Amino acid sequence: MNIRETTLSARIDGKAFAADVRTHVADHVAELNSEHGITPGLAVVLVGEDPASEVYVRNKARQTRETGMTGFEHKLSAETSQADLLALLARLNADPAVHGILVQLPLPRHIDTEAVLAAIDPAKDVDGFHISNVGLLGTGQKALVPCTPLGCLMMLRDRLGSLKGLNAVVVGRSNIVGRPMAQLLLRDDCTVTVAHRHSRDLAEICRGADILVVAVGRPGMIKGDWIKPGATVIDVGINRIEAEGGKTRLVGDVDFDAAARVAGAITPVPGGVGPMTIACLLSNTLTACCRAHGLPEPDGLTA
Ligand SMILES: Nc1nc(=O)c2c([nH]1)NC[C@@H]1CN(c3ccc(C(=O)N[C@@H](CCC(=O)O)C(=O)O)cc3)C=[N+]21
Repeated sequence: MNIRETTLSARIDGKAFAADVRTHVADHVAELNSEHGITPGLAVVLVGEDPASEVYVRNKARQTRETGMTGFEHKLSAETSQADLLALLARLNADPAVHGILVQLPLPRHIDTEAVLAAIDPAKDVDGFHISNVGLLGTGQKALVPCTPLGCLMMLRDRLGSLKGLNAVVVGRSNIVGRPMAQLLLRDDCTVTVAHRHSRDLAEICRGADILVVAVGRPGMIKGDWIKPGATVIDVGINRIEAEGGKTRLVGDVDFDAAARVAGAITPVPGGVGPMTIACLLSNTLTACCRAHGLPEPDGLTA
């Protein structure tokens, strides 16, 4: 097999995977609707006018409608007070048509992010950022799980079947990716190492990984010779860098071309973890809706 073929067979198509998840979600939504007259609803709250955030919010809203759910968009000015934001969250918490609430991060500096996340009803917390969901996940109980690590887990399970006994290395310890990812891998019986900016011998730690998940936000930081032959590599980084002709392009935290020659499987950027994150937001909304109504949850969409 030549290098090109090896590279292609190693590529995990997150875009196609996400489309499958959305189809599965849409089927279940249609069933909920016809059998119980219920339509899952997702409220997305955006504070301020960050252009990149607006693109994500627009994509989320479109995909929400495409899967048959109701999308509620709340765009607030960058000067919105914390009190006004909390008042909106109280209304959304009380609204029976809203099953999922997402407050786009980061928030403007004058707003206390922890207070805002704590104000979301944990049962509607489809980002899984409320400390109640964090605690449930950390103690192996039923929770709403953060979308990005959930998407990574789905792709790993699909690729590897059982993860039991595998050495998993998570690079990055953020609340939104690294930490919950480590919890999920532990729950699937991996031996988990969490590495971060102070870790010594990072290359050597990575070389021991059967599963390597990288979420640090540093373009191309993980080199090809840090990858164990045959390893499964999940690149969570989305970095916009300067390209030729004054343009920009997206790259991950892993040197993709070099790593793909060594890895058994690897997610590209774009087209890997990103699309799965949005698909999992929709599946979490469906999960929250089923739980709210005491109905069975769809298979394969939860951790
Ligand atoms: N409360 C909250 N929850 C989030 O989940 C959340 C957030 N805040 N704030 C911003 C980040 C970012 N995020 C992305 C989701 C999908 C893509 C995605 O689909 N990316 C495409 C490329 C898109 C492009 O071309 O720009 C890809 O990787 O293929 C990217 C980024 C969710 N976030």
